[in-house]
Order: sequence, then C-alpha cells, then structure tokens
Amino acid sequence: MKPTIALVGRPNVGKSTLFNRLTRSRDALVADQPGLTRDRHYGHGRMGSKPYLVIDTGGFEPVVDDGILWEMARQTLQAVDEADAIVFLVDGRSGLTPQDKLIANRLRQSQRPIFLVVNKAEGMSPAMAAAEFHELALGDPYALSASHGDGVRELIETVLERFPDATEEEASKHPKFAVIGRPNVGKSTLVNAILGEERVIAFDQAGTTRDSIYIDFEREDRNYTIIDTAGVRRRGKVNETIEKFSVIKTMQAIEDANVAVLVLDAQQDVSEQDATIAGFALEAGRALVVAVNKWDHLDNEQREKIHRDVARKLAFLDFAKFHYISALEGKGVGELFKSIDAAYNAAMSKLPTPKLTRLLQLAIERQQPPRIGLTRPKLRYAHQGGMNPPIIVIHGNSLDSVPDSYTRYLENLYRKAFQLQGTPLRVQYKSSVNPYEVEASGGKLSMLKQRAANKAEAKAREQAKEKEKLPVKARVPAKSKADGKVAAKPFGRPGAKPAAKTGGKAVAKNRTKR
Ligand SMILES: Nc1nc2c(ncn2[C@@H]2O[C@H](COP(=O)(O)OP(=O)(O)OP(=O)(O)O)[C@@H](O)[C@H]2O)c(=O)[nH]1
Ligand SMILES: Nc1nc2c(ncn2[C@@H]2O[C@H](COP(=O)(O)OP(=O)(O)OP(=O)(O)O)[C@@H](O)[C@H]2O)c(=O)[nH]1
Repeated sequence: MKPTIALVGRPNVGKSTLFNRLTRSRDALVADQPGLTRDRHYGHGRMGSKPYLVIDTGGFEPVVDDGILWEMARQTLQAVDEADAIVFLVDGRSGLTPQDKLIANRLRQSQRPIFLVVNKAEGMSPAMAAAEFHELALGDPYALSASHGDGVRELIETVLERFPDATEEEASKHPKFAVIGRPNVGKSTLVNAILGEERVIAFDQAGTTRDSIYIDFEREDRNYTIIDTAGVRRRGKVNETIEKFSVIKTMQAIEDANVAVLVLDAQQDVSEQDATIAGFALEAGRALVVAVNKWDHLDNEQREKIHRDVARKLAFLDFAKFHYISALEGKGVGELFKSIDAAYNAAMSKLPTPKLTRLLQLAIERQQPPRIGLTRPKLRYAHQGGMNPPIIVIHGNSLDSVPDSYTRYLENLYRKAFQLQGTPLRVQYKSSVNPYEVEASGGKLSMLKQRAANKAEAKAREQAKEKEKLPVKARVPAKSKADGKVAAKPFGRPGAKPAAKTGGKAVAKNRTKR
C-alpha cells in the first residue's frame, strides 16, 4: 500500500510549493483531458522504488470554529488522523508564530510520525534556520527550500525510510476491484448484492476506520477480490449514521485495485465529487467500470436526463463501460461482472512489439503526423512500456511536435486493434536526438559516422526490448513541466533516468501523453 503524506501548516508557509515539487513528475501521466478537473490537493509521487500519495491540506487556521475555515480545519484534522506521515511546515523567514504552536499541540495528539520542516531556508545555514523551532518539541527540524528544491529530496527520503520498497507490482491473477463513490450512492448495497449470491472465501476486517475491507469470493468459478470502501458493514443494520467520506481511503483502494467500479446515484445529478473521484481513478491509470445505480423507479424523462448529464460531465471516461443498475433489486449486477472481467483483461493485456510496430506503420501509411515548420515527426517503432494501464512507448525523431490529436488517433487505433475496452491507455514518446544530425545537415554523413549512428539506433532498440522486462512504474518517464508557482528545475523522481542513452551517444527526450 502506498504511504500517504499529509502537508500541514498555517497559510502561506509553502505547502502548495512543496506539494508541486513532490508530485510534479506524475503530472505528465494525465495530460489535460477535456472535462477532467484535477484536484490539486491530492497527488502521486515516487522516490526511487517508493511511490507515495501526498495531500496538501490547504491553510490550517486552528482557532476558528465555524465557516469555511473551520471546514478546512476539519478536513485537515481528518487527513492528519488518516495519513501515514505528517509533514508540518513552518516559515523560516517569518519565524515561529503562535499559530505554529497551536498546530503543533494538536499534531502531538496524533499517533502519526511528524516531520517538522522549516521552509524558505535558502541562503540560511540549516542550523540557524531551525534553531528557534526546536521549541515546538517535535524533533529536529528539517531546513529546506521548497521553491528552490534544496533539501526536499533528503526530507522525502527520510519520511519514506520507514515504509517498505514497493514490491514489484504484484500482477494479481484475478480481478481485484474497488467499489468507490461518494456517500450514499449505494456502495454497501451493491457489495451486499454481489456477495449475497456468491461464496465468500475470506473476509478481512478493517484495522482502522481508514482502511477498506477486502473480501475474496468466487463467482462462476472465477476468483475475485472486492475492496469495499463503504463506511461500515451494514448487513442487517438499520439506523446507521452516515460515515464521513474518506478521500485517503478511496485513493488507497483505487491504488490497490486493478479495476475500479465507480458507483453513481441516478436519482441525483452527477456532482463535482463524482467527477473528482472519477479523476482519481483516471490519474491512477485504473481500469474503470461505471455503475449508475438506483435506476429503478425512474421515468423515461429522468433516465434521459441522467444520460445527458453523464455524457456531459464525465466525457473524459469515454473508455469506460457504463451500466445502469439497481443494487437494491439486484438488477444489472451480472452484466457488471462482464465489464469487470473485460476491463481487467484489457488492463493486463500483453501487446507484442511486432504487432505494435506494424500497427504504427499502418497508422502512418493511412495518415502521417503533420509537419511542424520544416520537420515532420518520424515515428519508427513501438513497444509496450507497462501494464495496468497499458503503456505504449513510441520511438523516433522530433516526437515533441506530435500533436495531441494524432496521439488520440494512435490511441484509438491501438484500442480497437487490441480490444482495450475499459482501461486507460497511455502513449509515450521517446525521441532520439542523433548527435550526428547537426553535422549531417551540413553535408553527407561519412560512412563511419553513419555506421556509428545506426549502431546507436540498434542499441536503443535492444534497450527498449530489455526494458519490457522491467516493472511497469519504473519506466514511467518524468516530464519537467513547471507548474506556475514552481521553479523549472526537475525534481520528484530521481529514481527515473531523465534520459535514456542510446549507445552512450544519442540523447533521448521523453514525452508523455495520457
Ligand atoms: N523564499 C521562499 N519562498 C517560498 C518558498 N516556498 C514557497 N515560497 C513562497 O511562499 C508563498 C506561499 O507559498 P504557497 O506554496 O502558496 O503556500 P501555502 O502554504 O500553500 O499557502 P496556502 O495555500 O495559503 O495555505 C509563495 O509566494 C511562494 O512563492 C521557499 O522555499 N522560499
Ligand atoms: N432506489 C434505490 N435505492 C438504493 C439503491 N441502492 C441503494 N439504495 C439506497 O440508498 C441508500 C444508501 O445506500 P448505501 O448502500 O448505504 O450507500 P453507500 O454508498 O454505501 O453509503 P456510504 O457508506 O455512506 O458511503 C440506502 O437507503 C439504500 O437503500 C438502488 O438500487 N435503488
């Protein structure tokens, strides 16, 4: 399970700046999708072989007791109680404030490990910057500069020390699906409807309120694991108070599943929270099935309306299959399983290199990528870069100028050819910048240099093939995309090689599309 790190501190200490640093590398994975609003408070990051989730809790005003600030404080406290580690930021330039002391007192009640961070410490000696914050009695403060990046890596390494390395993503041999959705949409009812008929093999009682419940069961001779994120087991319970919604629980469940089943309530409009949860699944690259629940007792007009609402607000889920079901009456549940199976198979598909490359050539024959200025991108060959979600890596030259529309054209073609229904699909580009190209543009390459260039290209292909054997996430490339507030120096995934070397000569540029 990925550890979750919560960033806490009074307003303006630099939480979003640090958040951007810790999550930047993953931004590349979800290129802007039409209609997808990304929640900038929750993000993914990775340090070497250790992936993590980060929450920016927003400004924490511990002294207010109502209104929006109180609501923010309530959410911050929930995150503090549910996170695996807390990074408490203070401002090294403005020094220790009474508010910092109040927050520190509240954090001390938490059972979670706390890391006190003195931000904005660039140009100061770490000992000087940290000195006055020892008073908070939260251990040795870490001095760093979120905007410059100094000390950030050391901090995150220390935070992650206590968590185990991500074992190679265990390719689950069967579908493991998380039932996710906002409160009251019918998640428990659906889980009960599914389990009511099936043979439950094992039942894992959740350790804390944050944890989901894992249930193994058999259906038509196939094994499944259901990850139940609904608040409490309600079988037989009548007057149940509504459990508060936990974003961390939902995100962890999505991460741990290989298919997400998003439950919506057909008797209500698609809400922002629905879209946000859908966005989490998409960002995690999970295969997805949507269950529009409570389809009973709706007249045609209401059904039309929800169809339109879904099409408009969840357009970015166009790869997923939608089911209109009634968990209460047990209708549509069997069909749902067909899509869960299909989505699982698609997410785990093995895509052979020769077929990927043949399809690429076919795509180019049908339609070339457009010329940008004097150059036309040259797409040479493709191989699979990962599973769950399937990643297709395309090698060639000048790939930075392939337009999004062409990437979508390729995606659609691959999706059709491999029947990848229900899973996101990612196309990434790797451009080889041939060091001889500059000279070549002035005249012909000498035979010798030409041979060296060919050798470099051949080696790149070999390496690409080798990489197919590596774990999925280790190969997701970083993209240094400065995010407004942050400096352009790349940070976040030092474990990932910034550029693959081809024969020690040619340099590769990475670019990622969803
Ligand atoms: N000098 C310096 N300024 C920084 C550093 N980190 C952040 N800042 C600046 O501090 C200000 C606040 O940064 P934010 O990241 O928005 O702070 P925040 O804690 O998220 O603020 P809220 O969203 O209000 O809670 C911005 O002007 C940043 O540019 C740093 O390491 N050094
Ligand atoms: N009409 C109708 N009502 C349903 C259906 N499924 C669930 N409900 C009702 O919706 C309410 C909420 O259902 P739950 O299964 O508790 O919802 P949940 O998503 O698990 O809720 P949380 O645990 O709070 O997240 C209950 O009153 C259910 O009886 C359905 O298919 N049709």
